[in-house]
Amino acid sequence: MAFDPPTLLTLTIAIAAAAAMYLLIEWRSARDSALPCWAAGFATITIGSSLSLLRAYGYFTVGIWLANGLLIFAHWMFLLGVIRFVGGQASRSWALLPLVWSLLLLLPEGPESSRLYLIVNSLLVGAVSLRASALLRLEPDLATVGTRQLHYVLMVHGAFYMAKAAITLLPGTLIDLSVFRGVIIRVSLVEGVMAILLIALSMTGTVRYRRESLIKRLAESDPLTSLYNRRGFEVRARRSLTNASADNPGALLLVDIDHFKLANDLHGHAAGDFLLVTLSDLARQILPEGALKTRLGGDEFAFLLNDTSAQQIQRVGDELRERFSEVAAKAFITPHPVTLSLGATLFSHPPKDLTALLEQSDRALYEAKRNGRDRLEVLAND
Ligand SMILES: Nc1nc2c(ncn2[C@@H]2O[C@H](COP(=O)(O)OP(=O)(O)OP(=O)(O)O)[C@@H](O)[C@H]2O)c(=O)[nH]1
Repeated sequence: MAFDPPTLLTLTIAIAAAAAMYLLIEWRSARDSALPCWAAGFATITIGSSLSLLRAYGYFTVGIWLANGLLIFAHWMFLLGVIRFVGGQASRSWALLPLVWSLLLLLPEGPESSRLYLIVNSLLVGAVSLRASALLRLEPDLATVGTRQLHYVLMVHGAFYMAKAAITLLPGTLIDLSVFRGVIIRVSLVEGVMAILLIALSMTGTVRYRRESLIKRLAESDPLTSLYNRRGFEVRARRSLTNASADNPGALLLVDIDHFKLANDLHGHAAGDFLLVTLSDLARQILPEGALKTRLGGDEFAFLLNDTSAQQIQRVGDELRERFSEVAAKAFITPHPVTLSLGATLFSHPPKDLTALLEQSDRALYEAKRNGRDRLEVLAND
């Protein structure tokens, strides 16, 4: 089966239209602001490729100038989508693209104009694609399989267009845009079909991976305090428990707000929420880096520390208690002071299991409550 230019263009039109529809449908559920830009890019390719077919009927301005201009615009929409995806700002210099392209209208018709059209078109598409690819070279903790795939696909696509510009510059290269003559134009049409397929697949993959990691993050975090919830705690705690040793002791600190119900009942639910957020903010400020911070539920929190000591636990616990009761006393008047009770377990080898460790810290916490609240009790797990 011969892949003549009209067949390849028709394939491009069909795939680009399907990609635009697919990305728009994805947008209805993912609501990622990159998706409408990418869908608009593919819709533009559909229109541009349809107009390209008109050059066979002698409509050169529409079939060549406008169609190739739309190809540049489509890639710019892809770039804009990438900018939105990574949360950046579009540079104003890209506004020069239509101006540069409009200047080509001054060229007389003929093979040399075809060459210049192709060179300018290739350089602009290549530059825009390479810029989008560069923006997707993300830090390892932000990159996903999807972003890496899109980064490489756009890089190869951009490099192809840059190479196309260089080859077109060589003397003797046959190019006639008016009838799609010349190896470069034909190879470019084949590359176009493959590129839009790969770009569309990587774009949907990129958004899907991000949505999945967002869902996972939401499932493992507490919406009020943004700390981990019990589920997130269980997943992460198991990993850090296995690292405990005599040289790297760990500690589990359970924290419960005293007379929390009083603050809630006397000053409303918002007052209770304020206390919960205050405690989580203090935990972020006071606990050492790398500590696992969790709201287990209600007014109970769990903090898991690595490479710690009895002295550090005492210091952290005292600072949490003092600063929390200071804020609570300033914020609300209650018949009994709203303070913190803390129960900690120190362990110098991996505990039997997480449940046993939680139960032990819970016993320490109970002791703190029984001994009058607003205090820390520590148990050693040896
Ligand atoms: N504001 C607010 N209240 C909550 C939330 N989740 C649970 N609670 C309330 O937390 C209270 C639990 O309080 P307890 O720990 O049983 O009572 P307490 O007064 O702290 O008792 P002690 O710990 O013995 O001092 C209940 O009134 C729940 O309604 C929440 O997300 N926001």
